[in-house]
Amino acid sequence: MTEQLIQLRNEIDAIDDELLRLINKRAQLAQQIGHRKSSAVYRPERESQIFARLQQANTGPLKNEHITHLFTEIISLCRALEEPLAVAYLGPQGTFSQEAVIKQFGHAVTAIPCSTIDAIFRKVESGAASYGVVPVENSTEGAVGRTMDLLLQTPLKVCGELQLPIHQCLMAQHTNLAAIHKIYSHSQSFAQCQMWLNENLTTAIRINAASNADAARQAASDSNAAAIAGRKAAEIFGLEICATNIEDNPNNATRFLVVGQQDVAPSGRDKTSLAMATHNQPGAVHKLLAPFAQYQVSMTRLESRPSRATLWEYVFFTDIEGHQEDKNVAKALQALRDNATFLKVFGSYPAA
Ligand SMILES: C=C(O[C@@H]1C=C(C(=O)O)C=C[C@H]1O)C(=O)O
Repeated sequence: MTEQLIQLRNEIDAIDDELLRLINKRAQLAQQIGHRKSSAVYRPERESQIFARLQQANTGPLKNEHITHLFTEIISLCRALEEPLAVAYLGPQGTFSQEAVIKQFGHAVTAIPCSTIDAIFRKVESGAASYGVVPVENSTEGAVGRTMDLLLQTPLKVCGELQLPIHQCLMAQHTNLAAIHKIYSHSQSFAQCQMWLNENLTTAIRINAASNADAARQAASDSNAAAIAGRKAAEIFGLEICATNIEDNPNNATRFLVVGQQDVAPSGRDKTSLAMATHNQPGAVHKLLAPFAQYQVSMTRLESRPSRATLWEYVFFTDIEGHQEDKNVAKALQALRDNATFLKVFGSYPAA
């Protein structure tokens, strides 16, 4: 080794010692904060402010996404010292939902796989999990209806959101596509990869699975089968990757919501999710939405779903910019309450 290399490595060792001391000092402070908290340990608004501040201060060479990654794990470990969190998600292990849990909470949580979206809500409602992570919309396939219907019924609040890029892979015991006669996947993933499948695997039959991970599990025991799933599922089930990024839209992404028991305080960059309904009359929807224009509240999403109570009546699911404690949002919501036949605010949370 050259003298220079030794010198540089010595400098890195000294920095690591310093980082170690500082990370433990940070963990001690988080523990002290934990002892002084009377309610929820997880504070999404504070975490969001920390990320925003660090990204602002970051001078590189590490990119902002790397800094966020690194600090997600540091915060995850600090939080776990205050109190270990259990987070329910749509399992089994190896699904995109599990990736969503790790992206939002880091690795230092107990992730609880559930077999349905209903089961996730139940786990959190009963207190068996502190939070749930549920898919709410996909950029190619649109809304996840079951999540929206359950939001109408649940006493839980929306505490956060995150977006996950969804890159689908074809995986099998081997990479010989000619030997693949069956493909297992979740219906959403089949829908996202139609063009690729029509060009590359025309004759293989497509079999619906309960989840992508379940598809990978089935492909792992059948040498004539492949699965469409995320890279993580191939790792878990020991499969070879035959093709990557086979989704029709390279910007394919899924948005997830975090649901829990708590009202989240304003972070300064928030969103609010709600559902509303009105009479089925000419101009009624226009009138319903008017308060948003009047109080300068931006809508980022508007989606209608059948009300399930009356035929051809609809509930409008809306995401708006701002926190329900912000003055303009509070005024718009009050005006809405006066007009709507139904209004439910699911929660305010830091914008992803
Ligand atoms: C330390 C706290 O508790 C948790 C851990 C945080 C951290 O490690 O920075 C931030 C917010 C909370 O989710 C806090 O509330 O400040």
